[in-house]
Amino acid sequence: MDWAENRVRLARASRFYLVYGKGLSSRQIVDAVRDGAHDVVDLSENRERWQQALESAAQAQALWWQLYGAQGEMDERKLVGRSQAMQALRDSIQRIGPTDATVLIMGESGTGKELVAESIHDTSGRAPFVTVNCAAIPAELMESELFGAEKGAFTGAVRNKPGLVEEAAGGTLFLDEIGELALNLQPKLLRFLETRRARRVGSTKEYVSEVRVISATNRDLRAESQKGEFRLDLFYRLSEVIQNTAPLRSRPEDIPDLSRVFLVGAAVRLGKNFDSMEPELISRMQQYSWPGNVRELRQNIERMAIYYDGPVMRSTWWTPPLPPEKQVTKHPFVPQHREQKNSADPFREMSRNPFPPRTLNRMEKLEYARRLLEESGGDLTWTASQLGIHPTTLYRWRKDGKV
Ligand SMILES: Nc1ncnc2c1ncn2[C@@H]1O[C@H](COP(=O)(O)OP(=O)(O)OP(=O)(O)O)[C@@H](O)[C@H]1O
Repeated sequence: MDWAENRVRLARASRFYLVYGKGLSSRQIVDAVRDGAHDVVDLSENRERWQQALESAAQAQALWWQLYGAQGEMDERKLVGRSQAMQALRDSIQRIGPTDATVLIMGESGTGKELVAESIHDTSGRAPFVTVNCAAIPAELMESELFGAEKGAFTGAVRNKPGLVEEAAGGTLFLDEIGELALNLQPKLLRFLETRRARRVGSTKEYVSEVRVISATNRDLRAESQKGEFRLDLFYRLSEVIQNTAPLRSRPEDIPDLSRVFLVGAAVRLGKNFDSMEPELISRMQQYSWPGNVRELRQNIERMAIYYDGPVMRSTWWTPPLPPEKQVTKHPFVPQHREQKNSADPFREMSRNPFPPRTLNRMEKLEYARRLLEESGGDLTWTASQLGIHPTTLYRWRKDGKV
């Protein structure tokens, strides 16, 4: 392999290393950094380090190619999935991307709404892409964040501050969780959408900003608008095109591709050698309902990759959480889950015993603790008693993010 030629590709594939030497333009470096590379190695300075970086990047690339072919089509930040719903979604993105239509993306949490917004933007030829999370910005600051503020407009406005709609000029403004936008701000956003004009807080001068607006919600905004909980006229303005994202349970055929991408991503990030999953694991995952959708799938795979070692991800490492109605929240000394017979699931088997077998290694113990915590609705005392450890140990594990 000609390393010099493959440098940028390797760097991008690994997302870990940006390796550069002679012949790489600063533009390529900037692009690779933007794509996620976060270690810069200079060939001229340290040969050994350079070799190490190349080896890690090459391993990652080899793994990627082995699984997905040389095109590198599968990317954690691209929409993955071959179900009909995903194909229709991609087709729709290609159609609506290049138009100026406002798009409202509706779907359950974790179904990929933000990814869809980015894909629409990517096909639009616009720049930049500016995201505003309406749930994350306090209501009293939202107007100045969105539309800007003049110096002295309120305590704390110590200088003129452009609004996010100004920063997004020429590009796309993505309003995530739009259902959380305060009612008193809704007429202002509506006016902006109708005229593309706005005014900074504390200013009398209007400015114009040509932005394309995409928004997303996991609430039923149509129903809420009809009940007067969200302005109906704003709903119509935001939704020239409505794009729905399908829940994962309705497209289990996407699970193999999605899990492979997440597995490889996790392996590369953690520096582990995972390269496949037991077919039994995939088919069990396809039977689970995934209330947290693709995000939940990703988190489950990443968690297994953290706790266990490869190269094969095993079916026995994974137990779907019990549905909420079966979870025990109060004094769960005889929890329902112990009554269930499911011998395929070692953790459930174990949870019939008052204490887990001594043979559990540390990793398994942490996984077991996590599972018991889930099933008991977070009851630290009971879970600790099941594990035979002191509750403060469990509390510490939890604080350290181990369970
Ligand atoms: N089709 C997909 N292909 C690859 N990754 C996906 C896909 N759908 C979702 N994801 C991943 O799942 C996670 C959740 O996706 P995203 O944040 O876009 O969901 P969302 O619908 O916007 O969720 P929320 O409503 O909670 O904000 C992200 O890590 C995203 O990369």
